Amino acid sequence: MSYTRARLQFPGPPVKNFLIGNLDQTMANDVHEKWIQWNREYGQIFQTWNGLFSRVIYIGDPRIIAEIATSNWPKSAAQYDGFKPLDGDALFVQTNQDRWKMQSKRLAPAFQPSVIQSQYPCLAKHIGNYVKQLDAAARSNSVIDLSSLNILLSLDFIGDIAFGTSFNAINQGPDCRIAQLLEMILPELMKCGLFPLRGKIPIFEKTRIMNRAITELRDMAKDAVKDARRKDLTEDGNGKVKPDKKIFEILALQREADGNYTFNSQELCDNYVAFLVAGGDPTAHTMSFLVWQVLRNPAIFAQLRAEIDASIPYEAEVATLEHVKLPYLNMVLKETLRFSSPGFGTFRTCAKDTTYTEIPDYGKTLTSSILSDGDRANPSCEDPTSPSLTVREAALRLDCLGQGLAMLEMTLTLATLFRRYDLTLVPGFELEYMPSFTLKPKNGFPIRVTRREC
Ligand code: HEM
Repeated sequence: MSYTRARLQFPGPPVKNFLIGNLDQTMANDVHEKWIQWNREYGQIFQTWNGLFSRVIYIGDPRIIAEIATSNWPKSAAQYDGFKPLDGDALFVQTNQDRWKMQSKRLAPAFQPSVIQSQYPCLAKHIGNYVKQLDAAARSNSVIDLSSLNILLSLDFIGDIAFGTSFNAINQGPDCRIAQLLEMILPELMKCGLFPLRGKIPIFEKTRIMNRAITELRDMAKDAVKDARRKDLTEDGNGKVKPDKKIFEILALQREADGNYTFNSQELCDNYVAFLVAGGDPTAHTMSFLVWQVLRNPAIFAQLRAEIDASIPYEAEVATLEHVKLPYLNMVLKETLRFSSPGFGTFRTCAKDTTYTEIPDYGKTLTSSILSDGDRANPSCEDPTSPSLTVREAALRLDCLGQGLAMLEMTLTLATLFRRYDLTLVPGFELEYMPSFTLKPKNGFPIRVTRREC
């Protein structure tokens, strides 16, 4: 009876049969394209079934998303439990509201703007290495996979600040162990998030490979915690940590008023791993998506180039913090996040009955009245006086603790990339999007780079 009522509550794709619901479609690799297609077909709210008793209701309207995010609907245990083998009890997967609030408050000091800016020297070092790879590709006129390079850069940077470990990812390339581990973990982890029973009863070989990779990764995080605590660099031992420390140290050395460490080793390990997974890939993929979009939009590219060229001297190998006050690049980044965000959603529980009387049909009204074309990237829409800004900001506001850190890495890297090189797409290449925990380029991003003349 209640199943029949729930079936009729929202539209959605037909189920294959009552037992498997829509799992044949939601577990497939092209699920991201299906989500978009269902949004177009069924509107801003639709549902799919994980068998007979469990359903997922999808919400695409930015205004409702913003309301859910700002009123902190609890994270859905059914889904986040699927991520717990990797992230333990970290903020990212925290479904207990009180613990989420407490952790959020305690982690916040390590992500303040001043702390983020103080990570610059570490980031600049890794971007310098990134530039060396691109210079070598330019000299030999060879094609380089920008998607892989962006992933390796993000791993080096996040590894450094979240683990205090040099992954040496850019130098090792495909042999980088951490990149291999994430490849084994992330696609399978997403499936376990969408269908947690898959993780709980690991009958598939892929799930068992994931579990072994998780153990290896978590062991590395445990070592990072031990190292940070062993060194205990706090000068006076009273919990006052100098702002130029890396994020992992700030957290490891943070103390409460009674002198005890704020986080126990387990919590640190959980959060370090979560930073790596939540922070590395999405930052890398956003950069790749941006370059792909921009190179296919000459007018946007020209405006972006003009802004960057006016701000960064040709001789600068890596852009500095002073160089990257770049409002247009910022808009293009936000538009990329709206158009093709690697962090494509959040799972929340609707704990009490909630009514939305007016659900706009995004596909038909919002796109035409507010955005010029919701299906086409267009940063110029982000005119600060435009009403669209609030809607777009709303869509982006999904409670990301690392947003400032990601913006720092993306802005500096992209500004450096566009200032230093001409980039040419490989003829016939089309970037395809694939959901793999985050939305990523399915087939890499081969590109040719040439050192600019001035
Ligand atoms: C462009 C890059 C990034 C994107 C698109 C992104 C996207 C997101 C999204 C959509 C969420 C909400 C996920 C959910 O509720 O399930 C989230 C949460 C989170 N992100 Fe990011 N993220 C990015 C970069 C980073 C970085 C660099 C870090 C950290 C080092 C980070 C750390 C986190 C954490 C800890 C959470 C959980 C926050 C909470 O529950 O309060 N993210 N991110």
